[in-house]
Amino acid sequence: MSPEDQALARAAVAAMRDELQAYPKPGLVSPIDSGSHDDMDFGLMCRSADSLREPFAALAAAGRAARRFEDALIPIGIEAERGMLAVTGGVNTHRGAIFSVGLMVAALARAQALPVGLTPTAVRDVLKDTWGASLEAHAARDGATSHGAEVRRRTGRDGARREAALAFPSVFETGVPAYRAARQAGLDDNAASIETLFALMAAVDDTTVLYRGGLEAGGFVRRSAAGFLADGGCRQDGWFEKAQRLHRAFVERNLSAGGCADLLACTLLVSRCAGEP
Ligand SMILES: CC(C)(COP(=O)(O)OP(=O)(O)OC[C@H]1O[C@@H](n2cnc3c(N)ncnc32)[C@H](O[C@H]2O[C@H](COP(=O)(O)OP(=O)(O)OP(=O)(O)O)[C@@H](O)[C@H]2O)[C@@H]1O)[C@@H](O)C(=O)NCCC(=O)NCCS
Ligand SMILES: Nc1ncnc2[nH]cnc12
Repeated sequence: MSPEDQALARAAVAAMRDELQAYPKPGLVSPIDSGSHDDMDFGLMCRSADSLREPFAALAAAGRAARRFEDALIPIGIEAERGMLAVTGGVNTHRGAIFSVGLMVAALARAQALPVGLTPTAVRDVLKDTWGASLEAHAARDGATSHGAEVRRRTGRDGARREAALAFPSVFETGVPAYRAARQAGLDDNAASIETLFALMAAVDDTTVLYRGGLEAGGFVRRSAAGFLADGGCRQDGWFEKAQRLHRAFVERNLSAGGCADLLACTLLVSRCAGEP
């Protein structure tokens, strides 16, 4: 694995750690508390993120060489899941992130290897051109026993696999523009990350929410996030206390948008490694 692969892996873990550090995130784990999660805390999630450095470097190397999703990327992802579960004692801290952030690392590496400027659009084009057909087949595959597959059967809503097959509209059409606008408006990194998380929560069908609370919970999450943004997001007076109140409301309902947290990490990674001037 090249120094460039190692650097991308470090950037990916740093983005995941920055997502973890951000506060207040409704229902999610942070250094302050474990939100709606009684089986994980901040320390466990940091160890889980750190365990992904090697697999992410391997995904960068495979991506740089445009290796196939089925033969190369999936086996590295499955091995990464195994490593994560060993570190967490069987708790699913980052299954979604291994998939979403992992694909983003592979695409960033491939884009670095091409004679095009490294922009979010170039990274998205790599996802479509190099692995689009395989990701579509992965999304269409039935019979999985995952929570996401069960949500799809129960509600008809798609999750991580469809998001990837569409080359991550949430990251490229919602997250990256929201983060850029928040930074340009002068928000610091924490506030910009929280505002971006709310933008993702307002836009995404998160199967972790739908699994725990069904469509009613999904509607609650999207409405809460859209309302926060309509009131001015993290640019309104008292935004921090307002976000803390939402955090408590999510904990009361045992809700947490883990998929959106992963997509925030993807957004931070792409914005930092392929940010447009
Ligand atoms: C493609 C796979 C990720 C499988 O996907 P599928 O949807 O079939 O399976 P799930 O096991 O349900 O995992 C999906 C995880 O993706 C995150 N997510 C949810 N919605 C979306 C969305 N709309 N877009 C993107 N990502 C989304 C989410 O992950 C996060 O939440 C998890 C923690 O939630 P929590 O509620 O605590 O935990 P649970 O255990 O689910 O339930 P409880 O019992 O506690 O209530 C955590 O994983 C976060 O990261 C979903 O969980 C994939 O596994 C796959 O194909 N893998 C192959 C290997 C691989 O990765 N290959 C490619 C390498 S590039
Ligand atoms: N901060 C967080 N809390 C809970 N689940 C997550 N999955 C990814 N990041 C998370």
